[in-house]
Amino acid sequence: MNRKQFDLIVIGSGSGGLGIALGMLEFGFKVLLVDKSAEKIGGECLNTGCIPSKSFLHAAKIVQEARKAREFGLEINGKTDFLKILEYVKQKQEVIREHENAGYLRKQGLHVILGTAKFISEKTVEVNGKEYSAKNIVVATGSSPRKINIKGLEFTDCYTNENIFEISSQPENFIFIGAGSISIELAQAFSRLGSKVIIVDRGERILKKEDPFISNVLQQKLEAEDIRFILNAEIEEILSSSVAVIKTAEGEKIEIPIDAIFMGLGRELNFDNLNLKAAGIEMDGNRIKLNEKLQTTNKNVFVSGDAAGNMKFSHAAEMNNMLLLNNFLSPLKKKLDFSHFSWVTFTDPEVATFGWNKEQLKEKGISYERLESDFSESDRAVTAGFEDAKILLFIEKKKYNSGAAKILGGSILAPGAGEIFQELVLANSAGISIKQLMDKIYPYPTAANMHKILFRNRILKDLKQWMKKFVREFYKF
Ligand SMILES: Cc1cc2nc3c(=O)[nH]c(=O)nc-3n(C[C@H](O)[C@H](O)[C@H](O)COP(=O)(O)OP(=O)(O)OC[C@H]3O[C@@H](n4cnc5c(N)ncnc54)[C@H](O)[C@@H]3O)c2cc1C
Ligand SMILES: NC(=O)c1ccc[n+]([C@@H]2O[C@H](COP(=O)([O-])OP(=O)(O)OC[C@H]3O[C@@H](n4cnc5c(N)ncnc54)[C@H](O)[C@@H]3O)[C@@H](O)[C@H]2O)c1
Repeated sequence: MNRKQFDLIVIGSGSGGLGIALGMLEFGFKVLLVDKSAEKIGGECLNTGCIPSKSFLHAAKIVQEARKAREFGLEINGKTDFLKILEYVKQKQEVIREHENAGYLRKQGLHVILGTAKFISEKTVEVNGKEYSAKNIVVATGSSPRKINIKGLEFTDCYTNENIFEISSQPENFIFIGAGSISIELAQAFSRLGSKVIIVDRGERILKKEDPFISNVLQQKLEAEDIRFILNAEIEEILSSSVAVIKTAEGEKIEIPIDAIFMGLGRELNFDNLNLKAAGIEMDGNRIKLNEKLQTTNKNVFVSGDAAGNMKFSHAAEMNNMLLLNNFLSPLKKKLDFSHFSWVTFTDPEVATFGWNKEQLKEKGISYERLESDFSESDRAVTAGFEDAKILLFIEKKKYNSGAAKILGGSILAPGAGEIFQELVLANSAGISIKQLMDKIYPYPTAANMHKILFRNRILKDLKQWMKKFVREFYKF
């Protein structure tokens, strides 16, 4: 058979695949990108993930902000047109699709084939009955929503992120199963647009990756917006088109109204039909066995994006791709390191988290101090009405010179937290001390100086009476 040869084959055109394919193309390599169909180009982020969800959330936030304007006497009547919001979502996807489609990518110089890829040997894949080989192959096949069987599911409309943006009308009573980032973001948006939302999770708190302090404050904020939580519970049965039964860990059964259900229950990695065995790629449970260079047990096959089974974010895929590109092209090989990783949950207020959390610090035996505050000392927060926002930071514990302490990790829960915390992410990864941040003058009044206020308060605590006395004497002298 006529087998085509490439420098690199990338399976999957989402955040994990596109980045490495285009990166290698920049250096003039012959790259083949494979995805199942034209509609799949851009992967989850463009088609069923970040882009539609963030557009949807944006629309819901505008509606909520408009409601707040009532405080200033603005009269708001009537309901939002749900279909117009879905249209907005589609428009935003189209903007990105202009540079994420097969035709455009081919014009850039990528070889794009639409079809399902499967390995037939160590360096060869088959797509649509044809064979393609390469020096290296990257598997970037992503993940899919985990679904569960529920008795009586046929009585109701069931959604995941894969079909939620195709919904034709807004459910009145909308049950979200799972209180991770997918559900929490979308549940708040649906609630703001008028659905009565109930979130059910078998865990004891929402957003489990966050510090309990942060998840509890966010939960209270969402409850204040009339979202109901049933935690330590699972859905037992859907009795009819209007009633579902939730069973708590204590065995209590609660009947709740239902018009539709959404499952945000975590992810399953997509390796079906890839025939990984044919390439000598070994599994570790449901994951591909990988070393710290994202290399499989076949030294010419690498994994990027969700399929790597680590952090499942578009920017984690970017991080994977930077590592792969470096290791393909440089003799100085790098290893994967999530020590300074960060993410943002785009609720309103947003939750932005970076670095190490309490458990990781304890595990590593690093002595730390926990600093925590609201934003009441930030004039920006006062003027814009978010004094109740929160900042939580872990800094190195220093016996004598607390100014030299480095920032180890933390979270901000505030409007725009994803923008506000960027400086902390840099300080964390570049090893900048709190003294260096305190030396910076922040334009007034910006909320990004909240950590400076927190550090100042902390350093003032070290100032003993004798030190103050000494300074007073010095001043007089
Ligand atoms: C609702 C939602 C909101 C999100 N919001 C954010 C956010 O705000 N920020 C963030 O960083 N992350 C967010 N994420 C996560 C982010 O979308 C994913 O981490 C990211 O898209 C994963 O990219 P990927 O390339 O690994 O996988 P995917 O984007 O899923 O791409 C995999 C591609 O591989 C193709 N494929 C699979 N098998 C084969 C095969 N055998 N042959 C050919 N092609 C194949 C698929 O068709 C698919 O196009 C969100 C996710 C969801 C669900
Ligand atoms: N803003 C962002 O960056 C963003 C947004 C959305 C998604 N994501 C990515 O997508 C990933 C997946 O998100 P997710 O929300 O699906 O998963 P998740 O793992 O974060 O949350 C799943 C939740 O479902 C609960 N659960 C599981 N089975 C259950 C059951 N049978 N009954 C009740 N509850 C059950 C779990 O306790 C957990 O709280 C995230 O970890 C994140 O990496 C990122």
